[in-house]
Amino acid sequence: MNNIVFEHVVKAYGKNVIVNNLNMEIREGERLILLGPSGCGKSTTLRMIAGLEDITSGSLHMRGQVVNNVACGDRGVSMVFQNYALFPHMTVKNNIIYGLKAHKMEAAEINHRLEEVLEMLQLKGLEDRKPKDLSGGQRQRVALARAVVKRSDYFLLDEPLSNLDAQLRLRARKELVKIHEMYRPTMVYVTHDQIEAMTVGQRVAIMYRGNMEMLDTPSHVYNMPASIFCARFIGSPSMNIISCQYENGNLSIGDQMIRLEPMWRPIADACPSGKYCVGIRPEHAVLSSRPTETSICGTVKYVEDYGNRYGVYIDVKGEKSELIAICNDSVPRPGENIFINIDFRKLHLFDAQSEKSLGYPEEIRRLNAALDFFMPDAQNKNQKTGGKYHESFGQYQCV
Ligand SMILES: Nc1ncnc2c1ncn2[C@@H]1O[C@H](COP(=O)(O)OP(=O)(O)OP(=O)(O)O)[C@@H](O)[C@H]1O
Repeated sequence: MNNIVFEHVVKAYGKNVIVNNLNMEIREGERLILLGPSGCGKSTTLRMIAGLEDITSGSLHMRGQVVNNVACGDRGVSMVFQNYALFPHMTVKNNIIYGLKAHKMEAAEINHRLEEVLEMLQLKGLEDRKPKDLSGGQRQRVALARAVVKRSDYFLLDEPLSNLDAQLRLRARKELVKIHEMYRPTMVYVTHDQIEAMTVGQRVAIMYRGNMEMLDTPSHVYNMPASIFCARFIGSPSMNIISCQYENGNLSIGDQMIRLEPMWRPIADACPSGKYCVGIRPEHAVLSSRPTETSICGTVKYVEDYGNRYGVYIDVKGEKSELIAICNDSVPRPGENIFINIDFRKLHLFDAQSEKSLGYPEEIRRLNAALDFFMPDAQNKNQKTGGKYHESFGQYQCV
């Protein structure tokens, strides 16, 4: 089974701990994304899988075997680097088949695979060029071709699209998904770009300061973030986090009080009364000129025009931090008093100290499980999309 299991894996340089007690399983044939801010330890984690970094403690398993001391060349991995790492003196063709020749593969098989990959990645006609005579997008495709042609069990990619412009990135991520669907290697992909993570990944592992914060599907990461860090890292503009007080079914925000909906009571009542944080995504903060039983009021500070929608910044009454709401029409004016209606199906509650989620009501979990059925996964090949390209942006699905 071509899975990867991290068991209490630590990576440190001297006293500097880069990856801290990592435990996770990457399933056979899935596309798993390592996502997180710069310096959080993503590349180090990928390089440990590739065998390019020693493991300080813990064990790494591949195909059910501990591979801590197995050399890179014996792990059956192909890797694509951010800078492509092509041999500058070799032609495109020789760059691609270099690894196959090194493994003394028969010439007929080499040619067959070369033709297939040139066709697949639209590199026909460029075989005899050197890397310096290629565009950035073409170089990136050669780097992919060189990895794909090996048909390894494991396909590791470290920010492979970061040198491409926005248009090329969009095309390239579709190509990547198609390539993966063809051979179904176990794919681990490092990026700090949340859109790339959500659209390419079947599951996303969010890392922060060497720790694994969350590992789940894009829709779960977006709809049920495990911590304030995950909540704010995914989504743009970032989720509003407002401090609140909880007692006896009542949530106080600033000097306003709302009644927590019954579905949330088992979650909130399991925690002691006291300080918590409420999370509301800007796109879920519905503005109205009339109050409801579950709205809080504030004053519009200023409005940002995004072209297709507006960001409305609001001072919440009695609360220091401001809140941002997304509006498509009926944009309020600065100075206007406004009500923010809280939709309890879109609410998030976090512990103020640990900043971890308090969890989600059963009803919300069920709603999100239904979304997951829509997602293709390693076991359930594109079942709802008939094999056509399918992207998840976390909050919505694009087919
Ligand atoms: N050889 C090394 N010696 C000491 N520290 C290192 C070494 N290699 C990496 N680090 C440190 O480990 C931390 C994690 O690096 P890593 O490359 O894994 O981060 P990353 O999440 O991939 O970031 P980025 O997105 O910027 O590439 C960084 O603080 C980096 O400076």
